[in-house]
Amino acid sequence: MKKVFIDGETGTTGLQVRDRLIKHPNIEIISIDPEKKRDVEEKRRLMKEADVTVLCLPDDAAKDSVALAKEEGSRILDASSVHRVAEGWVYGLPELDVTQREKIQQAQFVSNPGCYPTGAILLLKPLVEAGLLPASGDYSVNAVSGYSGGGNALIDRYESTHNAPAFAAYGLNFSHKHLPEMQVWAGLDKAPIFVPSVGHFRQGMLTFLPIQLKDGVTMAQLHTKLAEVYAKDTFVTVNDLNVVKDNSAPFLTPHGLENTNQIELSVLSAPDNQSGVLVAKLDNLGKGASGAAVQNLNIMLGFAEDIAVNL
Ligand SMILES: NC(=O)C1=CN([C@@H]2O[C@H](COP(=O)(O)OP(=O)(O)OC[C@H]3O[C@@H](n4cnc5c(N)ncnc54)[C@H](OP(=O)(O)O)[C@@H]3O)[C@@H](O)[C@H]2O)C=CC1
Ligand SMILES: CC(=O)N[C@@H](CCC(=O)OP(=O)(O)O)C(=O)O
Repeated sequence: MKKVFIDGETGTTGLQVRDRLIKHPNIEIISIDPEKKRDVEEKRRLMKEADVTVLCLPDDAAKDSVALAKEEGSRILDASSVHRVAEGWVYGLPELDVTQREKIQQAQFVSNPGCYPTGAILLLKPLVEAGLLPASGDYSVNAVSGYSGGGNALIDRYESTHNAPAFAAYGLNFSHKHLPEMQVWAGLDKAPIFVPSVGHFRQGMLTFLPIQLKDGVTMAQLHTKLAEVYAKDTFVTVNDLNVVKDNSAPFLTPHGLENTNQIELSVLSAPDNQSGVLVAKLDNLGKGASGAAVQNLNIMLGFAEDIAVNL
């Protein structure tokens, strides 16, 4: 049995990691007394005992816990956004390329990806790497998330008050904390224009990348490349070209993957085959957070990566 300490076990991400790990046959959760959840010495004791500590904390609290882990030589999987492009950290997106799983397995410090970047990077990275899309391109990412993406504070706003809009765009100062990881891990020369939004539903996410092609490249070629790259990935599905796979088709909704660690990629082409949109659908709390965290834990601890990743 391996031991995992979830620092921030009662938060939105922490609870979902815990609910998954409860079903894990090879992992025992070691929990902190809720009265002592901010007690540094108690955290230190549990970090020492744990094989891996998962941080499901606000960014500042995550920095403090990492300082502690450095003193103790503990292994960390950080779900916060602090270390996603930081030196000495491995980016916890196993499907990033063929070397990533081994890096995750060997790392002391792994950073879980952000929910929006997971979709944008899986769409962009292989196409840029293959030269089908230019690294220097002007990209836009438009996305909608369930309100659980904003943690307990936004959940309270949507579930305890009437002061919550059905739909709201945000990040309109164009400095959202996910921009650096999108740029770095997708291999872009500059960050995309990113317009996230939140809707009146708890879980689910769509990430859209409008595309205008040049130099004779076609949307069909983009589709073929994505299908080839992710053919063997358990958690990534590439839908058939121009197919809107959704229970509400021809509407494309953020729904259908809730509580799973799956992500679906779609290539939707205009009739000219030169323009269209790339889309990623996922559960912001699944492959966008807690499912991904359990997948990474499995890799870090040498287990099959699909154990207990779904709720
Ligand atoms: N929600 C999402 O979709 C995603 C979230 N994340 C990341 O996961 C992290 C957690 O987010 P989320 O779960 O949404 O946030 P929540 O606000 O839902 O949960 C945060 C939890 O951390 C606890 N906490 C705060 N400070 C400390 C501390 N110093 N020591 C121990 N516990 C503490 C809070 O307790 P209390 O309530 O008492 O303050 C709360 O239980 C964030 O960094 C976020 O960026 C990543 C991907 C997706
Ligand atoms: C709807 C909503 O507020 N979403 C969050 C992102 C959630 C996520 O991916 O978490 P990280 O904080 O770990 O990056 C936001 O835009 O800040």
